[in-house]
Amino acid sequence: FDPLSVGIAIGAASALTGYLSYRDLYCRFAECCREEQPLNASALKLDLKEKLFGQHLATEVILKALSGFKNNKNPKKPLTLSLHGWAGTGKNFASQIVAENLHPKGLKSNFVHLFVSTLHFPHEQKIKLYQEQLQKWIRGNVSACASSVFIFDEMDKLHPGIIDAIKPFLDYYEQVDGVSYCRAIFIFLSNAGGDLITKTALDFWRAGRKREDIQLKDLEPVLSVGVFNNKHSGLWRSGLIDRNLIDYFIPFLPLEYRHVKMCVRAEMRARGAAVDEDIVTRVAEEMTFFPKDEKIYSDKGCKTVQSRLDFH
Ligand SMILES: Nc1ncnc2c1ncn2[C@@H]1O[C@H](COP(=O)(O)OP(=O)(O)OP(=O)(O)O)[C@@H](O)[C@H]1O
Repeated sequence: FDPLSVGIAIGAASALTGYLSYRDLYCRFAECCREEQPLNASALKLDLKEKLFGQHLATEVILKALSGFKNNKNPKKPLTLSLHGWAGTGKNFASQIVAENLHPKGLKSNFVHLFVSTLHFPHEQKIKLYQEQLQKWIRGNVSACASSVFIFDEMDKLHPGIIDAIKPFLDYYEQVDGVSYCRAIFIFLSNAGGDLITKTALDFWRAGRKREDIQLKDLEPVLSVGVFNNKHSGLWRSGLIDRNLIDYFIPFLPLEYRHVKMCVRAEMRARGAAVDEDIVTRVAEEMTFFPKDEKIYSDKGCKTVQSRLDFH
């Protein structure tokens, strides 16, 4: 065979197999938005179970919410998740796992967008401008990729007016100005409600009950009311709650000493080092725990584990 005829044969074959194989080839080199791509629920489950420590409720709800949403061929609204809990309990980390399971490049994907209140919306007097920019940004990105993911961190520091600007996108509309938002995913992260979650966890602990026995029904009602009435939740009277636009409130429990140790081990493995139990114990013991008498929960969760490990 001469090279020319081989070339023609490949060309003809790809023309016959059609557009898909060209697209597949293209998507090997460039990032593609695969709107209809089903979620690999077992991969997500494995990721959450292996990497996210001490969060049985969050794992369960995230899994249920995403599988249900991605299996629905015709969602009537975008998926909205509101993640709540104490600092360093894994809200950003869980969102990152979710993002990676939806778009392999995760937070680096062109289809995943992270907004941090204090960074992107710092000035109260510029709310009108932020509202317009945000609407434009979301509209543009959802037009380019319907399954875009938007993560709003530090919701408790966000001016409520900003979230009002995106309310129409989160509602049950088939289209808004010719764009459908029904396949998009919005994730809100906040410390609001962290005290209520901790109180419930502590009540269980004091009653001698297992942490794993805490159920969503023990937390969800307190949380949605607590967040709604909390001026600093970012969702305060935003209408998202009373119009039922938040699909799931996801509680993150405060982390215990044993979870901090798990974080230290994970971090050591991630650095390619062998796990040294002496160092694990030393790092965990450097963290501070509350309440004052019982000292059960780490006040920074696993947040400072990485930097503390640098000193050992
Ligand atoms: N439950 C957890 N399981 C495993 N690792 C965790 C967990 N919580 C926190 N970590 C580790 O600690 C780091 C910081 O946590 P993360 O940023 O997710 O906390 P957060 O809940 O978003 O805190 P904040 O409310 O202060 O933003 C993560 O990158 C991760 O390495």
